[in-house]
Amino acid sequence: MSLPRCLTIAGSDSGGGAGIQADLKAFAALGVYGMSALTAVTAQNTIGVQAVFELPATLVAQQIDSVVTDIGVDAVKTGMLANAEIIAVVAEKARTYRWPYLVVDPVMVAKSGDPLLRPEARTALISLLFPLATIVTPNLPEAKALTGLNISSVAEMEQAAQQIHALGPRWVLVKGGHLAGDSVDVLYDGHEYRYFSSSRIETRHTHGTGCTFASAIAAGLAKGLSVPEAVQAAKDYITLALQHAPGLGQGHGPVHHFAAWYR
Ligand SMILES: Nc1ncnc2c1ncn2[C@@H]1O[C@H](COP(=O)(O)OP(=O)(O)O)[C@@H](O)[C@H]1O
Ligand SMILES: Cc1ncc(COP(=O)(O)O)c(N)n1
Repeated sequence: MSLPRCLTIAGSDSGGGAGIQADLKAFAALGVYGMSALTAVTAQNTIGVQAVFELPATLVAQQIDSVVTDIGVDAVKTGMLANAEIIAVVAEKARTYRWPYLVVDPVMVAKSGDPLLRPEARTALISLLFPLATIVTPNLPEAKALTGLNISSVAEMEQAAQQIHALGPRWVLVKGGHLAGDSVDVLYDGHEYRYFSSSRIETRHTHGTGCTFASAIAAGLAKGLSVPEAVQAAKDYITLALQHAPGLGQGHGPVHHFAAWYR
């Protein structure tokens, strides 16, 4: 059997819990071959982001070309894209190469509150990348930024999912990690809502949950799962990873990407 291939286009987190590092760990844990195109280097830990250096958009394009033309990809996941120029490059490559699956995690602000996308780049994300996406995975603050809605209930998550779906992606998953009570994620395809629920895990170690979750969805799609099946498999994976968070660092620590093996 050939090994499914996944590419992440995202920023580096020196702390190893989010960004490219989380994505590659999730890919490895879920049995797919991981590749990366870096958009930015952050000096970051569990407390916050101390520095950001954005890479030239031409270098992002070259990294994508290098891996796609040689190794090939079955699914692509995007995370921190930093600015509008990089978003334009990623959209152009998505159109050129016609990837089977494109998972867009619309990363805007880190858990620590530090910005990861220039505010003026939001319109580029929506207009250039959303229409090409298989699935877009906003958390509640991102869903609020995209729709202007205040979201604190599942009914409001449904409303946000509908509005974001109208921006062009085939599927929308509004994530409920920031909800009070159970952690419910709402998936919408323009016709039907599906719900993915888990009990809330009482932990402050949630650094990189969104990156890890979106990468797990891409891994499932690369393996041939349907979108709802890939979301359920990713939900099971992130729940176990959160339950076994190693408690590293003084702030929001990482999850345990390999909890199924070592805990
Ligand atoms: N404390 C928690 N308990 C259970 N599940 C959680 C918790 N925090 C996040 N999740 C789950 O982790 C995934 C990522 O969600 P979220 O934390 O909202 O993303 P982000 O990292 O982008 O803010 C979702 O499936 C969400 O439901
Ligand atoms: C390079 C990079 N990419 C993404 C995130 C978002 O992760 P989180 O929302 O858990 O801070 C991050 N902190 N750093």
